[in-house]
Amino acid sequence: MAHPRIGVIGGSGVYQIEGLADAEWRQVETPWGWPSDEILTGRLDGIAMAFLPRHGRGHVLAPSEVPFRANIDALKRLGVTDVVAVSACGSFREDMAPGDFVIVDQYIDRTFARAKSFFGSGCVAHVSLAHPTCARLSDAAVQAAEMAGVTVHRGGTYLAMEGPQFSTLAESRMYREHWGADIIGMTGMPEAKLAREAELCYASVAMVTDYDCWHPGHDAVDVAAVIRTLTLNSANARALVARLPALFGDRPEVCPCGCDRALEFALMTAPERRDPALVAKLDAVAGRVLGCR
Ligand SMILES: CSC[C@H]1O[C@H](OP(=O)(O)O)[C@H](O)[C@@H]1O
Ligand SMILES: Nc1ncnc2[nH]cnc12
Repeated sequence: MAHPRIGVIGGSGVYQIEGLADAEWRQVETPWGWPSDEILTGRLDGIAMAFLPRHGRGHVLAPSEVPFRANIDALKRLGVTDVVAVSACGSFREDMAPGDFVIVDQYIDRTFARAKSFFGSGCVAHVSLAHPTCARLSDAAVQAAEMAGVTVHRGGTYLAMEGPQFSTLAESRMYREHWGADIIGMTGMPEAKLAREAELCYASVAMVTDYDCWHPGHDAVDVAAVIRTLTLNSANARALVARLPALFGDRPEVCPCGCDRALEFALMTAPERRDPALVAKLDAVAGRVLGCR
């Protein structure tokens, strides 16, 4: 089968995609361990795609347990260049209502118990995260959402919290009133950071399920409320994904945003001081600049 170019990461409520021709669940081992689950590959409208459920089928992994590095490495290893990540989220804005989709363009990272980089001792690198998502891919996601008949907001700041508990009222108010966050979830980081390090184009489709706990007219979020909205949202998410292949027919050779060259000037460690073991682990993620592929 052709290498899948489009990779979809499914979040809460999105554990598979439908209508794939030649669908096959494949085990992909990586130097960073196993991904969250097997990866579903197949063709949608003739375009090769890969799908990975972030929490595993049946939602077995908590946000802090998601093997983010293995997930990104595995998608890259399969040949994916464009990652569309789907997530449930709470909203800090009246006008970003449950059922709406937000195409994220900024993050505030409050996570603290996760591996956040492929690089480190023996191979240090610093990529830019000024614009953490791919504008080209995000435009396509907006278009796909509009075609699917979903109310979609282009741009939004996603606060990534560690979880698994939801926020306190004081936190929710602080994020909303003082930090300028628009939405909140538990998985957007370090996923977006790692996609950038792996030179993947990354777009985040956040599906609003609740108003967290700040809204005087709504009950504080609980899983029952999230699931109620997700039941509707996940059908919309699948409708959005179904539109992606048609929009991706003509991916330019080079990403105009530069996502596919993020490591060009990022490596700091002198070639003779690099740790061969780490360099070997980076074969899929950074082989282009490390000369191991
Ligand atoms: C089920 S509510 C909390 C849970 O849902 C979101 O998951 P994902 O981002 O993978 O869709 C949120 O981040 C939490 O992990
Ligand atoms: N309010 C919320 N906080 C964190 N993660 C969420 N996922 C869905 N709703 C959420």
